[in-house]
Amino acid sequence: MGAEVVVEGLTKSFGRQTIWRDVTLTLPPGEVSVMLGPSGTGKSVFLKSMIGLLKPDRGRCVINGVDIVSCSEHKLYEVRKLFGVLFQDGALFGSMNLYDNVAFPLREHTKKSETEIKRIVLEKMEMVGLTGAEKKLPGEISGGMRKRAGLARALVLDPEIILCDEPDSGLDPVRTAYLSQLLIDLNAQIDATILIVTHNINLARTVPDNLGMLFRRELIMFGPREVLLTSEEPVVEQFLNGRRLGPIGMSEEKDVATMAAEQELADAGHHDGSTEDVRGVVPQLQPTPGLPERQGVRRRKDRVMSILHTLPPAAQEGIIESLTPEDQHRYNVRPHMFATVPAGHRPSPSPRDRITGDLGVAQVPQTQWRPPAPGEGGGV
Ligand SMILES: Nc1ncnc2c1ncn2[C@@H]1O[C@H](COP(=O)(O)OP(=O)(O)OP(=O)(O)O)[C@@H](O)[C@H]1O
Repeated sequence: MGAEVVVEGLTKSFGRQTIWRDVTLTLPPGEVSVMLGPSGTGKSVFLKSMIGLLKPDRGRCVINGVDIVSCSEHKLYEVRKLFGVLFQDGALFGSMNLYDNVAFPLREHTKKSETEIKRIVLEKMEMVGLTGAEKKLPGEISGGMRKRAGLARALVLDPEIILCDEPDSGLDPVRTAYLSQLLIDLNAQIDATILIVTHNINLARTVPDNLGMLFRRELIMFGPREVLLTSEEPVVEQFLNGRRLGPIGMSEEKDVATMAAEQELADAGHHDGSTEDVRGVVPQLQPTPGLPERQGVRRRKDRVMSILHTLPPAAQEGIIESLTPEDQHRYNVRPHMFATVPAGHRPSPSPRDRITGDLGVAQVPQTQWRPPAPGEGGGV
């Protein structure tokens, strides 16, 4: 099983420019998480901070009991071996063929024999669908193949945590769909904890178990996918639907006057540039038939059901509806069950839960939802 990553109060600045502050989240072991955010919000800086390539100013990032922010260089070196990283451009050596690129970490960090290295390299290349391309140079293959090669290289040291920096960048939608499937298939096969940073809406909707979003120097949400997919938070809705209308502007933030002017144009019938308006929880990608079941999904069910009562009503509904009838029976829940429970009898999270984020992995901002007023339906 992959390692858990616990991030607490992480803050990073470059000089006087704060990139993000007080980021707190947990990547549950063996689950797939996606971090969204407009360009320049510090998603790549976040990934680099997690492997100790950048040093945060404050906070903790704990992996297997080691805080990589404050640990010694030696410990950091050890912890880094748990990670496999897929960089944006694959970060392959242009002068080496794919075989040697994939073999590189094994030759560099282990004392394995060439026979053993060959076995591992061919196995990983097969996992990413690159069998037969061993002799190709990175310059001779497509962007999608380069990503796959980068992924194969990230896998050779059997990582417990895989970080993917915009795996879709430069890929067409079809290749992105294949890569999304590959990430889910890999997770099913090796049960690693995966964090993907991306702006790709389709990938964000269909791949992860957990979704988060960075905006305005903060982690505005992080939690089970159903929380963001059903969120009415304007910035989340705008991003997930690729709209111009909303708080995100050309240079990340918009002033009130610009927002009002755009709203006026939209009200007058001017199209705002979005081609889709998808709401709610779309089905999650499943491993290709024949591959093992994802262990992370099984564990997540128990985890999410244990924090269900702390989540916003629409997310609860989405989670319950995505369960099989057997699971609904097992957890003693059914769709729309809370709408019929009298308000006074519904368990509700304490205010402390919402303020301090004691929500397991969910970091739902205080403004995101409120306990329903007496007589109001739909809440817990
Ligand atoms: N080493 C560095 N020194 C100074 N500033 C940096 C450094 N690395 C990143 N930054 C700044 O941090 C900010 C966030 O950059 P980052 O690349 O993490 O954004 P991002 O969300 O990944 O963007 P994109 O989606 O466009 O890749 C940017 O303003 C960038 O200029």
